Amino acid sequence: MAKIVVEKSQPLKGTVRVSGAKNSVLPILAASLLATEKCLLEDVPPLRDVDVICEVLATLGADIKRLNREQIEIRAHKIDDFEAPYELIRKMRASFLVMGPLLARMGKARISMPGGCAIGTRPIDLHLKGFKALGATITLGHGFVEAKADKLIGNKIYLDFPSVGATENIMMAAVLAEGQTIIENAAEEPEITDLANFLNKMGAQIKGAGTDTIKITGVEKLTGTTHTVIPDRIEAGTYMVAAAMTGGNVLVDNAEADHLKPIIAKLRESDVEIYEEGNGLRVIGPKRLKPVDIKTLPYPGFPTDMQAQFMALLSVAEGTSVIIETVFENRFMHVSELKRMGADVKIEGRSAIIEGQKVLTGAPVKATDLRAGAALILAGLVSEGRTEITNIEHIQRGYVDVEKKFRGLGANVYRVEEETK
Ligand SMILES: CC(=O)N[C@H]1[C@@H](OP(=O)(O)OP(=O)(O)OC[C@H]2O[C@@H](n3ccc(=O)[nH]c3=O)[C@H](O)[C@@H]2O)O[C@H](CO)[C@@H](O)[C@@H]1O
Ligand SMILES: C=C(OP(=O)(O)O)C(=O)O
Repeated sequence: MAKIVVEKSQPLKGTVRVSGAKNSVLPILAASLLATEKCLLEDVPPLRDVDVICEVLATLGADIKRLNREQIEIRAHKIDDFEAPYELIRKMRASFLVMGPLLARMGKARISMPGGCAIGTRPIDLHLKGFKALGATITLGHGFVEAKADKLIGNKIYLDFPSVGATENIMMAAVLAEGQTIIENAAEEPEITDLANFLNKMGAQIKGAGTDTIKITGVEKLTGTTHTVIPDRIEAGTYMVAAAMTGGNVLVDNAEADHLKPIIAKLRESDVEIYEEGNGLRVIGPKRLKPVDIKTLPYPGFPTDMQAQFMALLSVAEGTSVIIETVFENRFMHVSELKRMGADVKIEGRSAIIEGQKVLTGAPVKATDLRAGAALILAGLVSEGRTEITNIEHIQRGYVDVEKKFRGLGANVYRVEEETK
């Protein structure tokens, strides 16, 4: 089992290039099932999650060709299956996003129910509510969700919560439905806009993506296209926090300032200097960070996917900060690991109270989920001694070449294979 070892690092310096967004490419790959012609995707992050969704597409009959490390060609002319098994869904929840496209293209889909995970139960009721509103019959049983519809018909769908996955899944089902679908209280994340842009290039008629009301006029069929995935705002945010925590001076290249507004605002409040430079952001950390209060919210609010990384940062700020997590009910798994490194964090319900420390100390710790793992690397950069992180498969789900990118900035971050006893 591999580990990531982090040693106290000098202030980070240099340039790091942000890869394509994991949370964009996954729905976009699912959407390529709707195309009757070849799709070419560029700036695809070479991540484990991408491999998993490609495996799902291949199981369904799509032909996947990797042209190089960051380009994938998908041919979904002939889809001959409509079932995604548990073995694949359990590897990655986002595989459930093939349900909308399958329902639209095949009139049926049978997908294993995604289970809960470390950050929460993560139900799929809003996805199913949307499919039902479009005329699908839903049956649950034996751990599977089955959806069937002779014909999908556009409808008005109000989401009780602006769920990212539900907005994407419903949008993908509605593009081939008869008539107009309106999604109200839709998620507004940049990844929704990226998916809508991809679908529109294929011939879909989607308006309003990026706002809380999305209007989709169904079309007969979608063709192929070429699309470049947007930069990963969470990967960008993670390196920005690393620069800030180490008092560094880093150019985070291929970062979209517009997508990073809440992160930029909170870093500036914490005394970090940030300037737009070329296609990226220059981040200059202060001698000591100021404490800030954070509440996670759907976009354009502060992203829950940056909560753990900011907790690492606030653990070394000068004073007391409060983080309120409103999106997931159980996303504080990193707290006990950060405490092992000397952080002072108290949890009260959905709030975490963080007393910033002058020094953290390296320790053996475990990545409980993707962003928790990133937070431990960040804490390790400013901790005395050595931090050894296990369960790094979580980190590899979402960060391309993480050790190499950190080392490129002068950080002491290594991947080591654990000796077998
Ligand atoms: C692959 C991907 O893009 N993952 C992102 C996506 O996950 P995902 O799409 O799963 O997140 P959602 O926006 O759907 O979930 C947000 C909240 O809504 C709840 N909910 C969701 C669906 C549903 O049918 N019923 C329901 O109650 C969830 O349990 C959660 O509490 O958005 C999250 C919120 O920004 C991010 O943390 C994830 O990184
Ligand atoms: C929670 C995340 O991803 P997923 O929805 O794929 O679990 C994440 O990217 O932080």
